[in-house]
Amino acid sequence: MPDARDMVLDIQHLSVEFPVYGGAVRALDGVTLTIARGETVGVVGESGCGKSVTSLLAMGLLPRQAYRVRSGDISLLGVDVLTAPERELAALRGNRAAMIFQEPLTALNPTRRIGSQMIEVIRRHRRIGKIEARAQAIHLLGEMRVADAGEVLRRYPFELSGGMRQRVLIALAFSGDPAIVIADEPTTALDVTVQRQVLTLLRARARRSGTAVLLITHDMGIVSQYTDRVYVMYAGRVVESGDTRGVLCAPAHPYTRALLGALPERATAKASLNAIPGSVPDLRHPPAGCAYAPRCASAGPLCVDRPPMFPQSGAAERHAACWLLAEERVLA
Ligand SMILES: Nc1ncnc2c1ncn2[C@@H]1O[C@H](COP(=O)(O)OP(=O)(O)OP(=O)(O)O)[C@@H](O)[C@H]1O
Repeated sequence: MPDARDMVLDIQHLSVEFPVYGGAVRALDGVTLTIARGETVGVVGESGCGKSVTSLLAMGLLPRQAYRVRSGDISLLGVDVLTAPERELAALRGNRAAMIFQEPLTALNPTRRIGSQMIEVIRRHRRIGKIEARAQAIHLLGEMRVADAGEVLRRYPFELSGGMRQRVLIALAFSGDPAIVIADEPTTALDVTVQRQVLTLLRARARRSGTAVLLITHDMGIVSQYTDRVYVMYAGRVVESGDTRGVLCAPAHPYTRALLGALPERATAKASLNAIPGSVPDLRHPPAGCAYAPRCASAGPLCVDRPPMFPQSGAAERHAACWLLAEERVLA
């Protein structure tokens, strides 16, 4: 476990719900997630498991009137995100904490050239003139291996390819010298080759500056290639966490195993992708016991109770919320 002093993001026991007509959606249920300086940490799970809500809450980007916190804390670079004034959060965002979204077209202003948008953001971080800021923009694009940076600055967002737009956004995310970048499905809209290029550039850039990255994805292939540690989420809960290699080579939770079985290279011609039988629970009526039990081939009588995160024997940093682990410990 990383040293507490090195922690850039520290989420503890976070339970959050959205009030909806006739009840509430329990989007997060006891989520604990930490990232230390310089780490790249993945959050993986199917659609609706709470990945985006976690990342948006971590950045203080959800309007406070939209949700209720039932329990827990979020500390981002030492700032208590759930109670800090919006002014303080806004100062943190874009400087020491930056976010990269899935669709760069919505993050960029379509009516303004890339250059003027980059210069504006750079000048928000540093008191420099336009000419110096333009040179800085070219430098940042160079770090993203954009060869003809001067030309890119003259273009409008729609004139660039999706991969190039995402490189621009990553360059911008790093312009404030952040300690942490949260990337929410940053390459989902791109084809596989471009995905790899962009993620490789992101990782290299983060490593050079010792920036921590929280990489949100539904893709285990991306987790395996680009993260040091991983949190597997299911129905608003963390069900497994640990070093990526350990989790992927010897997954402890049946849900993690099912997600890995859905990887393209492991799927047989007959088995379709994402073929985990059953569907995710309705979070307006969250299950009392293990949320995965209704879809789990290994479910037994114990699973009517909610499993805590059990440490895995022989792997201090690995945990999984499955009663099978408790049984293994008793039998061992
Ligand atoms: N404003 C909201 N009001 C009500 N429910 C919400 C709201 N925002 C999110 N939710 C619910 O919270 C749960 C978690 O959503 P979230 O967007 O974090 O999932 P996700 O894992 O990021 O999925 P995806 O991969 O599809 O983006 C879902 O059940 C979603 O319907």
